[in-house]
Amino acid sequence: MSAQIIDGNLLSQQLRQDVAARAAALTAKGNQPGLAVILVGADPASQVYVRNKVKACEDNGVFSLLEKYQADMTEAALLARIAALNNDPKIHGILVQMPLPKHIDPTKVIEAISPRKDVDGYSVLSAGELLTGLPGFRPCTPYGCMKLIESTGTKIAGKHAVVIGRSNTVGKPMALLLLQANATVTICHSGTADLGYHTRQADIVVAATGRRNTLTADMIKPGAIVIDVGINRDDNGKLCGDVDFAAAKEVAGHISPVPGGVGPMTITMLLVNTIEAAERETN
Ligand SMILES: Nc1nc(=O)c2c([nH]1)NC[C@@H]1CN(c3ccc(C(=O)N[C@@H](CCC(=O)O)C(=O)O)cc3)C=[N+]21
Repeated sequence: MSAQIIDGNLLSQQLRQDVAARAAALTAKGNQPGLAVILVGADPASQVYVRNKVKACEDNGVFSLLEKYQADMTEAALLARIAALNNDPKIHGILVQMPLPKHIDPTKVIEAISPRKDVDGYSVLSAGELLTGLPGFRPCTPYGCMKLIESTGTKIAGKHAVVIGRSNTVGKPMALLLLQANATVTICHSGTADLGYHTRQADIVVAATGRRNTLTADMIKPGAIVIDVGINRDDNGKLCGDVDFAAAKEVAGHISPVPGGVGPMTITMLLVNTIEAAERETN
């Protein structure tokens, strides 16, 4: 038996059609949605990601403003740019690419972004809205993972979901979204005594550790849904996730690949959040 591959590129393509239609409707009302993307420094991976984000905007009728700064940009200068973008009516979403250089405090930067423009969903307010079930921006990666899980047609309510990883950007919000969908949720992490014990009971596993081969075939319940958030390199320098994909796909029921799974969905949900931000500001 071989798992069904959850195609994040295909699902993205479908969801982006709706994004493009909503962007066109907003533009017709004189309020084209706009996203500002700020990159500080020249990390090669970050350069690829921001380019993909800007391209996705262009392809779907969303205005984008890419601002690149030298790694030695001061924190004060970055905060001043954010303040200006907060007051720019053409900009509905502001994304500051992480990680930032060490001399800049990411919390200060995130909290400087207007909550109405926090399309990454990284702010304390957005986190609180998710925790309490209030409407607000959901962090793009876990939001995209939910869409991938839903696309399998499997009912989430009552299922046992295991999230591996507890970061503020993926693991914790992922667990909250699954909980909101009425899954029974277990959060595993680097301090978990026996990871396989937990994952073998999971109907849904989301792997978000940033370590390749975190989840191997023997740790997966036959037929389970496996979502791979990892972005790693194998010994040949090839992009790979946290899951031993080749073996896991023989056990899982549905599995998302890397690349072509969560990555494109992260960008798609960024577009969705930007559209929502613009719709809120449109009469
Ligand atoms: N403020 C902020 N917001 C983010 O959303 C954010 C961030 N900082 N910092 C870094 C992570 C990472 N991230 C990715 C987005 C798309 C792909 C993506 O499109 N991946 C392609 C492959 C791209 C390639 O070839 O390298 C895929 O998986 O198919 C990957 C990673 C967003 N992040």
